[in-house]
Amino acid sequence: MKLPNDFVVKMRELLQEEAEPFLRSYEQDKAQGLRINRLKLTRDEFIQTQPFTIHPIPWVQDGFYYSHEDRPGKHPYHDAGLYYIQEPSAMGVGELVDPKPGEKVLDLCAAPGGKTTHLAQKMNQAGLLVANEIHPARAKILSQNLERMGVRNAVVTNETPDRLAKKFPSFFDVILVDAPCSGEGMFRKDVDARSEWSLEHVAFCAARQMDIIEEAAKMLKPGGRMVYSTCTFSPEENEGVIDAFVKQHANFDIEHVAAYEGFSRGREDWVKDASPSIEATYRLWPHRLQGEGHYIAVLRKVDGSEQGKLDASRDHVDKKLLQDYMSFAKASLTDTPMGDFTLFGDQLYLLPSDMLSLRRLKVVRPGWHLGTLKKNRFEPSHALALTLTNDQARQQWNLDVESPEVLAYLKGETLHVDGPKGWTLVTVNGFSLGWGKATQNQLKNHYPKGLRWTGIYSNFVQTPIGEYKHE
Ligand SMILES: C[S@@+](CC[C@H](N)C(=O)[O-])C[C@H]1O[C@@H](n2cnc3c(N)ncnc32)[C@H](O)[C@@H]1O
Repeated sequence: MKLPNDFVVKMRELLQEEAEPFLRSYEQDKAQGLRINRLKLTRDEFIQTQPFTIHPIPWVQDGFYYSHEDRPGKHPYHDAGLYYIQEPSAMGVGELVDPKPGEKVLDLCAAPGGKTTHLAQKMNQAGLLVANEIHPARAKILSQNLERMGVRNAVVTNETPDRLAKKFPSFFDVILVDAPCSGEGMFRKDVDARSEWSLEHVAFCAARQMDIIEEAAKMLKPGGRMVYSTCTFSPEENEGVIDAFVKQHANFDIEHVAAYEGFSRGREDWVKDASPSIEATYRLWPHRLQGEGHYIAVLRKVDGSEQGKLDASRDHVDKKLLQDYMSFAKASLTDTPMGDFTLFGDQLYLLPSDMLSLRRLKVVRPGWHLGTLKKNRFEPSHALALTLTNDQARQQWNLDVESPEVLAYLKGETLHVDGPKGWTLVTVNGFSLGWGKATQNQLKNHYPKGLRWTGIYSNFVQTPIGEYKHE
């Protein structure tokens, strides 16, 4: 692999005799990982259900490597949100953030959502998860990924860190800053990261990271925890940022947290006059473990001002408007999701607990999307389907993962059914995939158009282990 020359020179200088094994790692295949979605199934259930060749990632309880022959992204269980495909080292971040159910959590640079979905499953639908992404198109993908994973308690915003900071002063218990970086740790995966790299770009990234972490800090409660991570090796973007930040903020400490023994320590000697506690941060090296490069620092705000007055006002949704939703829920669900409703146009959502007013924020998803209020009827959303277990829908149509009907459903085709009329949760081996609406032996397909499997998948056949392969 052709690496930028200045990068090689710099890494040789930093790593000295370790530079050769480090640089050789770029010639090896990248490790590929997936993380089980505990919101949908247990680890044991996953191991029994899944068709891939997997083995555990040592630093993540729910993480597995999969083989290069496997295509877990092109399997119906992926569409059912049973797992998230995520780079193995990146999973180390969620493990150290480790939010608890009930906490108020912010993921400030969140798209496409690898870490957000990891945090969500640790929170187990309880508490508030705000996932923010500055780029609109990426924020949409983040929202889709949260929906696929069946997350109910997340709000997705599309804001700059400084605008968010004005809205949420000293508000969050936990904040993740997975900062945009020069991506040196992703050179094996990402050709763009290699072509965009330069020493100037590293300096630009470091300055932007300082700005972002500065705004993030304003949103953390006294006593709260902030995790800073990158997927790059440059000391300027890692130890350099953290050292400068704690020197400027006496009310922040670097936390000593336990981690997997294969994680390496932050390098105090790579930053001029660095605080010795920099050694409590972590580096993940591709030549020392099976994963890409990462840096992770855990900080604690030991002191600071309590939050001022926050705007927690809610828009009231007229009960009359909810009638069609209530009728739908009574007819089609075993329990009616209730709570703080909010309407965005004709889209009905349930707000997570503790959420502040969303006024003047760019919001992609204000909470759990229930569906659309149409004229005299309610149409349930795909997001609702993916949060349901099969016993939460009154009517289900289960498809065997090895049956041709699964592919037909994912391609948007009408299915033949012999159940009663009405909204029907389509499941694959018991896991929800989406909605269909049954009328006279036909199930009208409500799998979202933008997610449908197209063209090339018609050439895919299933192997005996249930994986889809090209013919
Ligand atoms: C490393 S990626 C996040 C990856 C994500 N956390 C995950 O695990 O899937 C960094 C993100 O920061 C966003 N970003 C870029 N510039 C930003 C800025 N000035 N402030 C906040 N976020 C920014 C990028 O669009 C990108 O999505």
